[in-house]
Amino acid sequence: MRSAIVAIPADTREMDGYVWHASPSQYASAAFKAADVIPLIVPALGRDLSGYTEIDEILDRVDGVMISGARSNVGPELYGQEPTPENGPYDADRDATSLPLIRRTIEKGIPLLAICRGIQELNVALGGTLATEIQETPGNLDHRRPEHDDPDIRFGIRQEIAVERESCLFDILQEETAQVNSLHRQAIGQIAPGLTIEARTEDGVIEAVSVDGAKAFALGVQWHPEYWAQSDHASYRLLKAFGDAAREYAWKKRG
Ligand SMILES: N[C@@H](CCC(=O)NCCCC(=O)O)C(=O)O
Repeated sequence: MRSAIVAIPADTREMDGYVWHASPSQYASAAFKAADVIPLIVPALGRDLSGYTEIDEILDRVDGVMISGARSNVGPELYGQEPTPENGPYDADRDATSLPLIRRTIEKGIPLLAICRGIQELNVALGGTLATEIQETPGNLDHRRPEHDDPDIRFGIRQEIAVERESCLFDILQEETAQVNSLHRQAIGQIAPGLTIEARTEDGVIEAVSVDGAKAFALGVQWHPEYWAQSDHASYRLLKAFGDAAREYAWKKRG
């Protein structure tokens, strides 16, 4: 029996004339099959929730939080910049849910794994900024997703990251380099106070961060370990470490 429950905040999507609270299956699937926890999708009702009261009621029922990737960008007004049509699409309902949820998850010492848009949300939630269209910066790699119908190609592993020797990520992977996938056009710009850089690609783009002094597992990664969690060793180790932290939290919570 799986002993831990992990919250995954949903995106909002318009489909078939309805607004849906939805999350790509790969996150729930990796949580269930690799982290070995029960995933629970949290609707993006942030703008209707009454601040931390209802966020706490959600967090009291879970043992971990996984922040997923998404094609939408974090609203630039949340880090002091202007929204533009070129910078979108945005998902204000997801931002209004996931940013307070991230802050409260860290305060309460609940394990946190933030993936792709998730690491960007983590940085903005703690006061950092995002750089956009990073492929246009001279000398940068193209971090955007390969345009292909086959998701195995879009999520193909194609970049190397250098992992800091003294880091949570190194403790998990036991390697100074790892091969990862890449599907983003933004990245951490100014790093938030309270985050430490744990890995970068060769062009200097921040690929992993940890939360300083975190009471539990609290990592953000710019790539997608969930996609290959059942076949790629490094991806599996990361999901497994997150699952272990959620189980430990669950055991302590239940005494
Ligand atoms: N706004 C971010 C989004 C990064 C992210 O989460 N990408 C996953 C999307 C997967 C896909 O494209 O299918 C950015 O672009 O930097």
